[in-house]
Amino acid sequence: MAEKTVTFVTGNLNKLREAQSIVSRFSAPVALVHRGIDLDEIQGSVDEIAEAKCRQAAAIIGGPTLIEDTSLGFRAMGGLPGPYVKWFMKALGAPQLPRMLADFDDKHATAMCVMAYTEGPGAPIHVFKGTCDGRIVTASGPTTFGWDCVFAPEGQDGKTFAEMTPEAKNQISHRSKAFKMLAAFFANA
Ligand SMILES: O=c1[nH]c(=O)c2ncn([C@@H]3O[C@H](COP(=O)(O)OP(=O)(O)OP(=O)(O)O)[C@@H](O)[C@H]3O)c2[nH]1
Ligand SMILES: [Mg+2]
Repeated sequence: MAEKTVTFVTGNLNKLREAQSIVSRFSAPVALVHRGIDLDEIQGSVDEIAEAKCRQAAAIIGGPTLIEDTSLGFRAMGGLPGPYVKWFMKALGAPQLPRMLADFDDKHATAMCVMAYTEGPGAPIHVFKGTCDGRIVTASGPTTFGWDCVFAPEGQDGKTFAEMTPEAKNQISHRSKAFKMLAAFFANA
């Protein structure tokens, strides 16, 4: 199978690092090229947000284009902040996020990676969603990447993503699940 070159458009170098590590273990030969472009993030459903980012990115790239939008939804808050978590992070900082749930017993949260891929401008946009369930906990571990220090995925003895090795996070993460769907799509194309 010929190697496929896909441009991954993201302004987030932590996402890029994880994506490159996940893709390097793909059986389908895919090469990721990075472009750091600040894409518009509209207000809408997670699908609408990802599709709009992909459309805008593909118009600039002019070939196979991949983007992703990551959300973190709190069950006690009906799924909010969801795709808008970035703005809460900017305003509060990750270690303060647990205070949003201080009055709720339910600390359940779902991390979701919504990936959108197109062969180019005007071509169909394919959306793949990977989720990981967990709990919002007091910050623990490095604060290098987003809300990793306050998200403890299920089945990891209460460890936060930030306390896990990159390999262990990639085994179970929302991002790796979305990439697995993308790999299956390429394998069947
Ligand atoms: O702890 C984390 N573990 C993750 O696995 C993860 N993935 C994303 N994020 C953060 O959640 C917001 C998503 O917003 P987002 O999808 O719009 O990303 P972004 O604006 O940083 O980049 P991009 O839109 O250029 O790709 C941003 O604050 C990201 O830092 C994560 N935090
Ligand atoms: Mg963004």
